[in-house]
Amino acid sequence: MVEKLDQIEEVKKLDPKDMYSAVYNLPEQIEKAAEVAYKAEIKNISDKIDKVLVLGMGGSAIGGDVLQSVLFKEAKFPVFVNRDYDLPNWVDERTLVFAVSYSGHTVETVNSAKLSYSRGASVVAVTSGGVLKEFAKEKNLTLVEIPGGMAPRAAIGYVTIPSFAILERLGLISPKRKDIEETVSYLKKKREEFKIEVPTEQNVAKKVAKMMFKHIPVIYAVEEKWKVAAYRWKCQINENSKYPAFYHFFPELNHNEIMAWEAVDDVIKPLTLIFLYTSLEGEMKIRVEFMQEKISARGVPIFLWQAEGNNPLTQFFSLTYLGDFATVYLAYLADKDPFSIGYINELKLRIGQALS
Ligand SMILES: O=P(O)(O)OC[C@H]1O[C@H](O)[C@H](O)[C@@H](O)[C@@H]1O
Repeated sequence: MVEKLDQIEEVKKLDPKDMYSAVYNLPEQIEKAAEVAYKAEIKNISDKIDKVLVLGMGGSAIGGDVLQSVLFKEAKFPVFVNRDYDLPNWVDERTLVFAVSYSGHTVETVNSAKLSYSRGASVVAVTSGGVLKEFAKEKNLTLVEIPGGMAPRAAIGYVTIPSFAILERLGLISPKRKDIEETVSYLKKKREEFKIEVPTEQNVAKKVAKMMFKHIPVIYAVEEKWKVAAYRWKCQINENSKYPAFYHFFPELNHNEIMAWEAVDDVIKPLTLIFLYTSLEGEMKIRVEFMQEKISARGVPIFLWQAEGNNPLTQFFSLTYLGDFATVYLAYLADKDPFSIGYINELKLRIGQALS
């Protein structure tokens, strides 16, 4: 029997806006993001920065989480992410703020960017246009203008890479060009394994999609630092595949969520579990093996995915690129368009109408 995902022409009809190509072309997107960000004119940034705040929502905010995780072992300053209309009280003239909105129209981000500016913070806008671009121009702010026309979640390279490049150019972090190049070559290699032309038998992305199909995926990151990768998987499953999904991270989940796996069979049965890890050593190895033993005894399908790469940026993308492909394939299996976001648009419309 021919696998549904191997009937390429048929399943791609479910993807008229071509989310698949956006995923496939991520390496080129990262190259372009770096080109734009290393060239952007730096303006009006204080030389007394002592903390960094990333403003954004959804797919754009995840870029902030990536910055925080990747700089975990490096930055001498705190990196925070804010997903709100409002700002924490500590934002001041020593704060470097990245206002990231792919479209430039997201109200929460635009509002908190304006508030940051009024507090005297140094604001860098990362956007393809919209109100945020206008604001940056009006106030003569540093603007990293990224190409538009994609779904923000597919623009993960555009919304992630600029903050690294700007921090490097300000002398606040070490050079990142080599890490970016390593990431690009990793992704170029992996897409040849995950692409739609590779049949299910040899294609781990299609196999993971099949494992998630008609199940509820739970994604565990084996380190708090990598919860961003588990969250990215969850959001991609939600938005691309129109599926529920949940995530958590070690070691915290061993202090609470572990108990949920003692639930009755009817509750456990629909679940499927994915572990994302960089290495398994010492106490963490015991924790993960314990969970695997208990959960597989309940009949839950389990999949483990290990990061590759010699730097944290490549590690992040190596943990999530598989998920980007697998969630598009899950959409095809579920007969959903991976691009469409019906309820999100309906809600935005309702809020707009209520406020007009
Ligand atoms: O990046 P922005 O244009 O600000 O959009 C932020 C978010 O808006 C919407 O809700 C989209 O569905 C999300 O995928 C997106 O990430």
